[in-house]
Parts: sequence; C-alpha cells; structure tokens
Amino acid sequence: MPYNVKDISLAPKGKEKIEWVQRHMPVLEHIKREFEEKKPFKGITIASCLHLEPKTINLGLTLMAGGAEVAMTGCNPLSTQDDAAAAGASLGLNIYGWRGETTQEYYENIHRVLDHEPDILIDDGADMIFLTHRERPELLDKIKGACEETTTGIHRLRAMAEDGALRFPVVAVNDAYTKYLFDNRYGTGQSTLDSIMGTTNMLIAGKTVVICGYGWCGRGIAMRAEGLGANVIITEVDPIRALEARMDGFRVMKVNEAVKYADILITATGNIDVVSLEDFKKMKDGCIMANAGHFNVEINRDDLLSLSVDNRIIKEDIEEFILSDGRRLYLLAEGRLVNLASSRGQGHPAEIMDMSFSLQALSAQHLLSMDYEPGVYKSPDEIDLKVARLKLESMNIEIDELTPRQVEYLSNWQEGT
Ligand SMILES: NC(=O)c1ccc[n+]([C@@H]2O[C@H](COP(=O)([O-])OP(=O)(O)OC[C@H]3O[C@@H](n4cnc5c(N)ncnc54)[C@H](O)[C@@H]3O)[C@@H](O)[C@H]2O)c1
Ligand SMILES: N[C@@H](CCSC[C@H]1O[C@@H](n2cnc3c(=O)[nH]cnc32)[C@H](O)[C@@H]1O)C(=O)O
Repeated sequence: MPYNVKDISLAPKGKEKIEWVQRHMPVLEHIKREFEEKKPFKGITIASCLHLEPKTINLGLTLMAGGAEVAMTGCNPLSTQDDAAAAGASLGLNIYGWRGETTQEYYENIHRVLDHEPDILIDDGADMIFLTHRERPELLDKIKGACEETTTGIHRLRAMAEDGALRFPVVAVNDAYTKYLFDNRYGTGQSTLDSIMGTTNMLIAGKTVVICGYGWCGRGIAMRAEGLGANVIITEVDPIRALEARMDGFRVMKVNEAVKYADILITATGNIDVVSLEDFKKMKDGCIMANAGHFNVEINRDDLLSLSVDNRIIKEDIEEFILSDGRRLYLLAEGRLVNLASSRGQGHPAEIMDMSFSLQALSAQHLLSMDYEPGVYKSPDEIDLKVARLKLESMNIEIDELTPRQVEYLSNWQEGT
C-alpha cells in the first residue's frame, strides 16, 4: 500500500488508540459488519480529506471492510495524529499526511489521494472538492459524488452549485439531525473546552468567556463553559440567534464591547475577521483567544501582529503577543480549530463521531445507488433515522411507538375538542 506518514514505527501506539475508540463507536461497528457481509464498495475507490486521527481511521477501516480501496489525507495541516496515521497505513489504508504540514505539503497530499482516481470523495471543508474542480478536471467524469462533513463546506458548495460550477452531486452530511445536533453542539462543546483546558492548564470557573457565534457550535461551547462556572457573553450578527442567547441566560453584546471583559474568547462562526484590529485595541490584558469554527481566518492574526512589538511561542500551542502599551494577548493553536489543531486536542468524543461517521459511511453507499444531477442534497431521512435507532439501541434505550389510534388522530384535521 502506498503511504506517506511521519513515522510508520508509531503504528502500535496508533492501533491501541484505534481499538479504544472502536469500543465507543458501536453504530459504525454495526455498519462495518453489514459492509463486511454485503461488500457494497467492491471495485470502488474512496478518497477522504478528514482530520486524520483514530476515529477517522476507523471510518476508513469500515469503508475498506465494505470492499473499497481507501485513500486518506487530513483536512487541516495541524490536526493529524501521526501514530493513528501510521496505524492506518499498516492496516492497509493509503494514508498521506502528518502533523505540521506546510500549506504546500497539505495540498500535495490531497493530490496524492486524488492520484488514486476516486469514485467517491469524503471531504471536510470542501478543499478536496475545490482542488479537484480547479486542478484535476480529468477526474471529474469518473467521480460519482461526494459527502461533505461540515457547515462551512456546505455553504461553500451551495455557492458553487448556484454558480453552476459544481460538477457532481454532494450529500450534505452536516445537515442530518444526527450530525449537527450532536457533533456541532455536544462534540464541539466538550472538545473545545477540553482542549483549551489541556493546552493552558487554566481554570474556567469565574472567568468571563466570550463566544462569537451562537449557532450549533457556539451554543454547545456556551453550555459547557457555563457548566464549568464561566460567565458567558455571546456576540452574534443574527437577531434571532442573539435573542435566543439572551433568553438562554447569556449576556449579548457587540464583539468590540465584549473584548473588554473577555478572559477567554472563542470564535465559532465560520466567518472571516470576526475578531480584528479594533477589537485587539480594546482587548483585556491577558486574554486567551481560540478558534473552534473554520480554518484560521476567524481571528485575524496579521492584525494582531501589526499591533505587537514582540511575539513568541511561550508554551506548546500558545503564542504570546506583546502590544506596544504592554498588554499581552495569547492565541492558541495558530488560530486553527483548537479542539483538533492543538496537540492536546483530541477532537470530538468517539461516541459523537460514531454518529457523524456512520452517516458518512451510509451516505457514501447511498451515492452509489443514486443518479443525482450535480447539486447539494440532504442526507436521506432513512439514514438519519437508522443512525438514531442504532445509537439508542447501543445505549439500551427503548422508546414508544405510535398506536394506530394515535396515527389516525395525528393525521385527522376534523377531530376537535
Ligand atoms: N470545531 C469543530 O470541531 C467544528 C464542528 C462542527 C462545525 N465546525 C465549524 O464551526 C463553524 C460554525 O458551525 P455551526 O454549525 O455552529 O454554524 P451555524 O451556521 O449554526 O452558526 C454560525 C453562527 O455564527 C454567526 N456569525 C456569523 N458571522 C458572525 C460574526 N461576524 N460575529 C458573530 N457571529 C457571527 C451566525 O449568525 C450563526 O448564528 C463552521 O465553520 C463549521 O464548519 C467546527
Ligand atoms: N477542515 C476545516 C473545516 C472545519 S472541521 C469541522 C469538522 O470536524 C469534524 N470533527 C470534529 N472532531 C473530529 C474528530 O475527532 N475526528 C474527525 N473529525 C472531527 C466535525 O465533524 C466538524 O464538522 C478546518 O480544519 O478548519
């Protein structure tokens, strides 16, 4: 199997991590057994651009169990766990990626994965889909379709489809209920706080935590920060979400005001320049900033640099900026996704990625059976329900069923008081 990983001798340590997460991914393990029996991907090549870590390797093994040839790279230059990547390569996956890639190496590794001439792409953030359209158009005719993992990737792909530029169908995995309600909310909530605490070794209780964006990720982070005793302030641009944040009990204000109080500031918007020059000018001394949203554009590091007289890595994944007035500000993990890009970040818990990656596996299978026009499609409800049912089953939770009388009542508009 061709591969290019940091150090293949790390494989035994990576295998231990993979075996551990497998115990906590019962839905994906169930699907793996189904795939082993039916081999839905016989003769099919699947390329993925997802955070390369143990749960993702387990998705790769699941697709391989279904008969696929699998080629994988990372979707973020800092999020690869080298031991898991080595283990994946030793188990028969074609893996290209390591932690700390340069931008050039990041794109070269996507090219290596595309060299396998995939039938299906699984992407997170849509970099691989864009690169295929821009630089590998010879592959477009063979590609049956793609699955996209995250909110921002789907926004970008919808824009591409509206411009008539998208050449194959894409399943918006993020938009399934068993994805965003759990992964974006509980997953990001827990893993973001876990990584900030692990990276800084600081207390959350009593701190003022400003969260920019009250979408699914923002509300998960707010919920967990509040639970740890923080005083939470929300910034938003959407009046409905701002109102919701207020009625959930949080203070809401403009970012330029909120920065005056922030001990910790976390972005989760998917937008650019959410915190920039004028905000750094007013920011409280000692503020720790982290991004849990998209790429490294939410917190404008160039603006921060332009105000600084000095900057240095003061501790692993913590960059200190000393401003001309003596204030010190701190940026975690280069402003990239703190829950994955910081070396202390382990990503979402296995139980969460169990659902997200089961959706990916079933959506990839679904693409093979469909003849969609190019465009962005919701993951079918049957897949969402199957994942929810299997998850409940794995938790030994039984729920009620509608009786025939209840079905009739719910569909009858004539019954009154
Ligand atoms: N860290 C992770 O593991 C992880 C997990 C899932 C999603 N994501 C990413 O996190 C981002 C948010 O995802 P989501 O599902 O919560 O999206 P969402 O659309 O539900 O929420 C984003 C929110 O940000 C707000 N917003 C936009 N610009 C803003 C600005 N300048 N200031 C304040 N608020 C602003 C929007 O109004 C919206 O309410 C996306 O980029 C997504 O891809 C990260
Ligand atoms: N590739 C971009 C896009 C954001 S990644 C956000 C996605 O990461 C996914 N994610 C979160 N934790 C994990 C994990 O532990 N393993 C694999 N994917 C994860 C999650 O499903 C979410 O939709 C970037 O790196 O900035």
